[in-house]
Amino acid sequence: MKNKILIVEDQFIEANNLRRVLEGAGYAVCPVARSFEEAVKILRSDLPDLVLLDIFLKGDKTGIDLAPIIREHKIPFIYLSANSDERTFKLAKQTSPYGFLVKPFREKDVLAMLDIATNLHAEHLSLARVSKAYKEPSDLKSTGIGNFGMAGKSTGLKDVTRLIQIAAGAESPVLILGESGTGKELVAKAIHHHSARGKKPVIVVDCAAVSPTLIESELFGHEKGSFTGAVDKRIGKFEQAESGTIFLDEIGEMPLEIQSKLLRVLQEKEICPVGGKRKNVNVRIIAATNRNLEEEIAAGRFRLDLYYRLYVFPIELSPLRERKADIMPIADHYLGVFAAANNKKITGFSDSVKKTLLDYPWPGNVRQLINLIERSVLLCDGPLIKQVTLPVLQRNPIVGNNKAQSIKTFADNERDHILDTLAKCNWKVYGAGGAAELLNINSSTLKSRMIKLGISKQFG
Ligand SMILES: Nc1ncnc2c1ncn2[C@@H]1O[C@H](COP(=O)(O)OP(=O)(O)OP(=O)(O)O)[C@@H](O)[C@H]1O
Repeated sequence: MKNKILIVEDQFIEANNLRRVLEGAGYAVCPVARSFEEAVKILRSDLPDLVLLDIFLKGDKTGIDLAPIIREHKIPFIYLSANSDERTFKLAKQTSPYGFLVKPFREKDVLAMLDIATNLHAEHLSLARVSKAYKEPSDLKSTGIGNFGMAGKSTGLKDVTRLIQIAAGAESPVLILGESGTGKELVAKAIHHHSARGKKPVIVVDCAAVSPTLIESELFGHEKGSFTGAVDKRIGKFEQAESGTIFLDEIGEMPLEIQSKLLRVLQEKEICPVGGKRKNVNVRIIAATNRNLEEEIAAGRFRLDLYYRLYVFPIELSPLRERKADIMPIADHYLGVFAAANNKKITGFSDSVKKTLLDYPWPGNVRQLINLIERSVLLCDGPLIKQVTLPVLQRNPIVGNNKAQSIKTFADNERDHILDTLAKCNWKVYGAGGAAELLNINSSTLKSRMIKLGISKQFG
């Protein structure tokens, strides 16, 4: 028997349809809960493995109110919703669901989503075990290059090194997100080298650099004569990475057709060379992108199911301008490297250069900083770097990031910040662990800001 599912849905017909689909696919189904209160009762008495949760329920309370209670039971849940407004969707997203099903749903989407959620939950449980066993190594406190080859002392970098350590101890796919030049490949290789696969190959594929017509053969190989130009048999990157790791850089550029083949590798652990037979592979997948994959999904350019398969363990690298505490450690480190390589005795940077480096927004991130340091070392003829030449920025200097650059008002920012914090503390405003404490403001001040900004638990 497959998992036991609880349906929380106040619409009788929809609940019944869902029950029929689930039972037909071999799932056990708990009695349907039509309200928040009924759901709480069933969660106590009849512990399900997964919950399908309608956002709008009969009565005062919503599915979003129920989410923290389901999470307390460590049960994965998927929202069921008709087209919700953006704020409701945002609030729902903050409760960390395993997915969304938008009504009216197709049977195959329901079953695919259940499959994805079950898989994700199993991965999360195994990651949680690794994470529990994780101990912060003493060199994490260093400001030098000790942290997996990463210089810096920002809290963002410290978080990333912790995630690298956890990912290295697990087998799950990893998705690394961040602008170009932030260190995604460095992170991918650090995970591989510190994992149990570390002595096996790590194969890098830049999906943006391979032509769409050749990418299938590049990844999975081909048999001799399988297409015009296939004069020899070719071993693909997956086979080259056998027992090791494949790093799929710029995965957002991968054609849709290849995305479905990649999904099969993730699900079945098998590849099919062009013109050849299926074969099993044992390869860990680490993918990276500087695109906003949610936007790519919305535009129909990226598969939702692949996204969920990869999003098991996301690692987000902030742009360098948002972790200024890393700028000087990185600059100092590479100053040492390039000075030694060029037999120069350069001890540091002048104060005005330090200020320039700290003030610059670094659209090309760490890569741009390294290039600048190299050039400055070559041009320097004294013990201090007193001058650096940075490119003049265009009016909108932030490149390599497809996130919409819309300007928010202060009120919008404040509202979002409060909403994020409330979601983090399950809407607890007062007392220990409440939003007022986290935001370090008086709870009555927070309450009045919430009223002013139209924030209430019923989605403002
Ligand atoms: N914290 C760091 N300390 C030292 N070097 C770093 C750090 N972060 C990144 N680098 C270096 O910066 C350069 C760019 O990093 P990397 O190639 O990993 O970026 P990326 O995000 O994969 O870029 P792209 O998206 O363009 O492929 C590399 O030389 C890498 O070694």
